[in-house]
Order: sequence, then structure tokens, then C-alpha cells
Amino acid sequence: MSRYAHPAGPRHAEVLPEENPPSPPRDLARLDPRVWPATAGRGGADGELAVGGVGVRRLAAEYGTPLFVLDEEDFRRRARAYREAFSDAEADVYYAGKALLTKALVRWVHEEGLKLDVCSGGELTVALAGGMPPERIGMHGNNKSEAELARAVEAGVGRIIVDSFEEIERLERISAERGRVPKVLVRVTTGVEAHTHEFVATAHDDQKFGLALSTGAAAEAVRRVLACEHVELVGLHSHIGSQIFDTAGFEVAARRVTEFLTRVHRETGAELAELDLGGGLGIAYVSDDTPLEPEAIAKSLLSIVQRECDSHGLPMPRIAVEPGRALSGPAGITVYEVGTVKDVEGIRTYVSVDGGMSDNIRTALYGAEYTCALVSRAGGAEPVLSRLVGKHCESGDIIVHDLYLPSDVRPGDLVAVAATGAYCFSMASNYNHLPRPALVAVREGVPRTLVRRETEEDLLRLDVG
Ligand SMILES: Cc1ncc(COP(=O)(O)O)c(C=O)c1O
Ligand SMILES: N[C@@H](CCCC[NH3+])C(=O)O
Repeated sequence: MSRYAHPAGPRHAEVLPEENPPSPPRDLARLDPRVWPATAGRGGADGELAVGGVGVRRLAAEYGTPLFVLDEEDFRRRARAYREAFSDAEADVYYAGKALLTKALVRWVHEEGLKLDVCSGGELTVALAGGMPPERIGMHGNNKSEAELARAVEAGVGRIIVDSFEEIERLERISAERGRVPKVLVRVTTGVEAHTHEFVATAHDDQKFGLALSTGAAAEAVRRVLACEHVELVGLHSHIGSQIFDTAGFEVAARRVTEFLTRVHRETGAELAELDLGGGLGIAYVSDDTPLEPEAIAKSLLSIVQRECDSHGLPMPRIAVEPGRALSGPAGITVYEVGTVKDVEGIRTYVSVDGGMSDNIRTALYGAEYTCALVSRAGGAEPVLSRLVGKHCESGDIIVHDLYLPSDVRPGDLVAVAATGAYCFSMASNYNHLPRPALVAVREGVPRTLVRRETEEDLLRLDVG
């Protein structure tokens, strides 16, 4: 299951054949609807994959490969589901733009009634260029620069989430100089050990984000913000990590942060009106992943906060959540062209494609798991244990460690990796000077370029030496 079961990085032992390789699926051509985008399906005489009504062969011919394809309808449905799940309460849903952000996505997010979380000056630039009203933007970051803070204040960003003592001082000075009073939340760490990969867990004390409840740092930060004249404290923020499947971690964090809210009220008299519980909801990368549904998580979080507040006679704060992966992840696929097929006898078949760790670093970084299928045709040959690898000069350049593909997969075939809409395009690099792939949205039979493919001229354009 894609719960970061493996240690980070390549699993060296795996150069040997596995003792218990996964068993082959009964139907290799079947696309599990929990993993593939909502509008994905096979059609035609040979079972070609189409998404948003557009066939992958046409997409590859028009836009080249590797190609990120985004199912706009899928993204919008998920955004709506989150908004509706929280619609009974005074609540905000922020889309976490770090997962995938372009001007078009900003527009979709706004049209679907969501707000937007950004965590750098670059993301803020895209958010504003995409037309998000600044008051609907929340700005994160454990090390926001002076320039980033100044721009956020000048633009009138709706919420700044403060993450350190230095930042409180900086923000007070920057706001005073501009005669502004931004609204802030203090990011606290609740000590919850989220069940996910250590690189993406963010609520335990020993890491860089937030101010710990356990050490008194969070309480001190609240006191310092309350003492500011040019910064208005409106609430608290907690984010426990990413790709999380069980509600327990969210529930414990919600309880602890609500307890803290009531303590702040008791000790300072401040009635903090907002509680942002962050993002982190997991998605299905492989068939046996079981993501939480938005209604279930909304119900559980809202009832915990309500109960805590009732027991302390405090009004229910306005709740916010910040899903990123859960909105864009399942909407995206990556289409690659197969270049070489190498049968390492007695071990497995290596299927090399025209991208790799530069467009998907998650397998190498977190041991993430993915689902991949032959998509230019369904293919009828018997399944063969394969490994999907890229074209980088690195043996850890693995996209999918173990998968079954038809034994007649050959150069020129297209394969697609599902659920790559989050943290793949946004984490892409130019390693080995590979130009980054294009991002194309598909909807009702119409493809539209959101970000064009880089060219080798683009690579040289910045190399001014
Ligand atoms: C503060 C904050 N909010 C929201 C998110 C979005 O997380 P996810 O994409 O897992 O929903 C993150 C990333 O982990 C984050 O750091
Ligand atoms: N980039 C990570 C998640 C980090 C989320 C942002 N704090 C991933 O791909 O899983």
C-alpha cells in the first residue's frame, strides 16, 4: 500500500529477485476507478485510454511525452465535495497550491468557492496572476523572507500563518512601516506522530515547522502576537503531515489545539475565532489504499472542536482545512513513451520511459507507490513482472518498483502512471537537463495547455555564462 511502507530512497536489496513478488492482476487492462481520474476509460477497438474525452495517442502526438494530463472535471468535483462537506459549518476550504499550481488552477479553485494556501513568493505571484482575491489567500512558510512578508502585507493577503518568533517581530515592523494590520494565525505543533513517511510528518516536536505546545513556545508566540500593535491574532493553525489515511491523528491534533484555544482564552481573555486544521488527507495511489472521504473527515473534525468548545463554554471557531493532494492528485496522470525494454533474465523486465525522477521524484524520495498501465492499447499478452524506470543517469531513477505489464510492451507504446496530479509537476526538476513536461487540461473532448513544455532553448536561456 502507498503508506510509505519502505524506507526513503532506493531499496538496495531489491536488485535481487523478490522472494514474494506481487501476484499478477486478473485483468491487466482494468483501470481501478479509485486510482484513475473520474473521466478515464478505455475505448475504441484496441482499448486506448481517454481522459476528459481525449485519447492519449492524440495527446502524445499533439503535446509530446512525457506529458502531465489533468482531468479538470475530476479536480472540480473533488473541490466541490470538500466545499460541500464543510458547508454546514462556518468553515473555509483552502486548496494547498504546493500540490500543483497554475493560473488556470487558481481560477478553478476560485470558481468552486475555495480559498488558496500559498507558501512562497512564487506561489503568491501565481495566485494573484490567476485572479485569486488577496483576502482569500493564506500565506504559509517557516522562513518567509522580508520581501515575501512585505508583498503579502502590501497585497492584503487574508491570513498570514506565523511560524517563528523572528517572524512575529519582522511582521510587526513590516506592517507598522506600511500602516497595515494583517490578520495572522499561529502555527502550533501538537506533538502528534502522524502515520506517514517521516519526511512529510509535521506535528512532532523535532522538526522545523510551527511552535510546540509541549515546550510552551506556542503559548509564548500567542502572547507576543497579542502584544503587537500591527498584527492581529485571529486564530491557530495545525497541520500534522501528508498522505494520511486514518482519522486518529487529525482527531488528536484537533482536540489538543482546541484545548490550547480554550487555555489561551482562560489565560489572556483572547477569544480566537479561527482554527485551521491543515491538509494531509491521503489518496489512493494503488488499489488497496483507502482514502478518507471528505464528509467523514468534516464530521469528525467539526464534532471534536464543537465538543471541546462546548465543554469550556466557548463559541465554536470558524474551521479551515487545506487539502492539496486530495484535490489535484487523483485528477492527474503522466503519459510516457516506452523507449527500451530490457529483460534482465531471471529477475524482471525493465521498461524505460522518456521521463523519470525529474518529473516524479516521489518514488525515490519517499518510496511512494504508483499504479501504471499500458494505455495506447489495452494489450492482451500475458503479464510480466516489470519495473518502470526513467532515463536519468541514476539507478534509483525508478518510477514504479513492481508492476505487471503485458509481455509484448514495446518501444513506442504509451504507458501512464495514475494519481500524479500532486507533487510531481510541482516538484519537477531539470536533472540531466531534461526539459520539464507540459501540463495539459482535458475536459469534454477538448485539451488545453496550462503550462507549455520546456525546450532546450529554455534551458539555455537562463545559462548566461
Ligand atoms: C501547512 C500545510 N497545509 C496544507 C498542506 C497540504 O497537504 P496535502 O497535500 O497533504 O493535503 C501542507 C503539506 O503537507 C502543509 O504543509
Ligand atoms: N511533497 C510531499 C508532501 C509534502 C507536503 C507539503 N508539506 C509528497 O509528495 O508527498
